[in-house]
Amino acid sequence: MTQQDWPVGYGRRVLAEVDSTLDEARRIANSLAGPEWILALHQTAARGRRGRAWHNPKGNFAATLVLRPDAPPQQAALRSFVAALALFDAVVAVTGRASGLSLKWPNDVLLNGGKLAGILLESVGNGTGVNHLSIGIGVNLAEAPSAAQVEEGAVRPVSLLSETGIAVTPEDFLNALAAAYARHEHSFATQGFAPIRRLWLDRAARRGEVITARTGTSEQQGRFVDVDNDGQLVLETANGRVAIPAADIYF
Ligand SMILES: O=C(O)CCCC[C@@H]1SC[C@@H]2NC(=O)N[C@@H]21
Repeated sequence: MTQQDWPVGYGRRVLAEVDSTLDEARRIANSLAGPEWILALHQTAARGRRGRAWHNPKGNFAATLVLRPDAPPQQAALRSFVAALALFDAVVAVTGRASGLSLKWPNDVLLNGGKLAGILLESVGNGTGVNHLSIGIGVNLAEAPSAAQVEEGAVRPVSLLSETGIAVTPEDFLNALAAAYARHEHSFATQGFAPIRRLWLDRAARRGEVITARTGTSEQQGRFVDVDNDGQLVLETANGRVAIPAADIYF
């Protein structure tokens, strides 16, 4: 395993237990002088995307990065791609291999086709801007939920330990992730979304294949051809190209 230096300018706090690191982020955001990682060894009320519960057994990684981006909400939200790339690199750093890893739009990390990690972005606004942005990240380092604990049709959950035999502590994973995040954040801040988008697309799962995008009310099927400059999923459908801002993807 590579030893990573903690990135300059980023704070860190480690909590033995909390309701959710996203809730803790909301509580402390206004008191922070700079970006801060909050790592919890146990969460009692972890949440996932679309209001789902997030399975969070001991030994898995659960953290939130709190930022104060000086940007409109749409621009700030592109950091979900920054975080997904950082997660990808952190897994490579702790395992020494990239084989079997891919990214699923909008921001899941897959290992051998199963869901290894998820990201949930929450922001608190101040009119037209973002007061703070919280990037909540969960990684099944030690244990994946059973198929019965996730919704029907969802990608099967996997853990790093079960897929690779490699045991990584949440603290070691945070070191790798924080270093990787800082690198990609620097690129995003200085060069914008274009390089992030290119790297993300190079790692995308099922590009060129027909996939299904479901929102609460509708479903679209089409060939996954691109992610556009706003981070939207672009599908080639029977009715032409459509750009989808938010959905759940089914393979
Ligand atoms: O549904 C998903 O894929 C996103 C899961 C995000 C889980 C993480 S764990 C740390 C942070 N705290 C939470 O309550 N949720 C996120």
